[in-house]
Amino acid sequence: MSDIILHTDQLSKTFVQSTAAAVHQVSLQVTQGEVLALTGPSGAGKTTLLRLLAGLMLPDQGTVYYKDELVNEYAEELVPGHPDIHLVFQDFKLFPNHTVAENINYQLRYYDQATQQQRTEELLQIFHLQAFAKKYPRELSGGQQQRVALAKALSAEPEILLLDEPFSQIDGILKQEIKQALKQLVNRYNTTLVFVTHDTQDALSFTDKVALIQGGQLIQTASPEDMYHKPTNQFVARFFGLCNVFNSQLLPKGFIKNNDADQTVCIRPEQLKVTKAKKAHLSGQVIQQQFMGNHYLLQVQSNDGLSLWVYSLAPFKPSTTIHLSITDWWTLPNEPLVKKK
Ligand SMILES: Nc1ncnc2c1ncn2[C@@H]1O[C@H](COP(=O)(O)OP(=O)(O)OP(=O)(O)O)[C@@H](O)[C@H]1O
Repeated sequence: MSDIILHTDQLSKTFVQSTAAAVHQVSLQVTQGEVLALTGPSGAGKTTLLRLLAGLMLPDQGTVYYKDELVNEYAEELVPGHPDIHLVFQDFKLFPNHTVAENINYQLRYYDQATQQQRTEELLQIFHLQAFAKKYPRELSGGQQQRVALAKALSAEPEILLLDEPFSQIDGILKQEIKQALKQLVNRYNTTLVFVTHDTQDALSFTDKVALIQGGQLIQTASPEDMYHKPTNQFVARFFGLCNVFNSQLLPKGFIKNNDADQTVCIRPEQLKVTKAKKAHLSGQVIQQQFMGNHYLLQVQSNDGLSLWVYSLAPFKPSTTIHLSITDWWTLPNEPLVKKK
């Protein structure tokens, strides 16, 4: 039996006031227990797609299925949305007149007292909320409210959970902990999680699959590793990190097979290593450097006229000549070279 829990076929939605589709012919499959990130630039259609997945909005064309059930129909209910698909909005929708503990406890109200208490306390602890248990949402910061919304959403061990920008107000070390806790909880409950994020690190760091949307269209769906290392085009390559993109004919002669053929080559900054002159494939001058904490980001102008991003553990002053070896690279479909981000 197929373990696909949620799938869309040729899903499209154009808002009345617009000419362009917010979501255009999106066909997507999500398997049971999977963690999927929907990512893309601002206005790409991520939130609209999430709302269509939850049955909160009627598509113009196409279908959404939850198991064997057509979700589209739920958009026309008095209270729209499929009852088993839980969506946490960007504005959290907490109960303002109930405490943090009561908000988390709400979905557990049909369980026995001991289970309610045990699960609420566990979630308060996991999401670092013990100190706020008796406070009201208005007394909390945005990040604290966001953690309450996550705890509340997970309290009922949902089969499927949709989150819109769940980490947007949580930062630093706490964000890493929250992401880890969320991953552990969804694994424990076998919850299928689909979340929207514009943050590429969040999209790559704890997901099984990433879907990149641009202009309402699904550009690529892949594992985080493949998304980063095997992008289908320059837009995808650049969306997930800095990338040196140029024509293969500009690379040192004989460096790649068929050097003379017209190929678009992508080299990530970490695929260029600062080395000794005799081992180098390229040499050039440092134009500028930025301190990034655990490394420096260098901008280098190669002697062959290439402008390159390079990571280095050591700082280099502007105008210093450095030598670089290429440790890896890949080719992209031939398309006009687009500008760096
Ligand atoms: N209710 C609406 N009425 C009209 N147009 C809308 C509506 N909601 C969204 N849009 C438009 O649809 C497109 C997709 O919007 P959507 O909010 O889905 O994008 P997004 O990728 O979630 O963006 P962001 O990351 O900025 O939140 C945008 O052009 C937006 O202006």
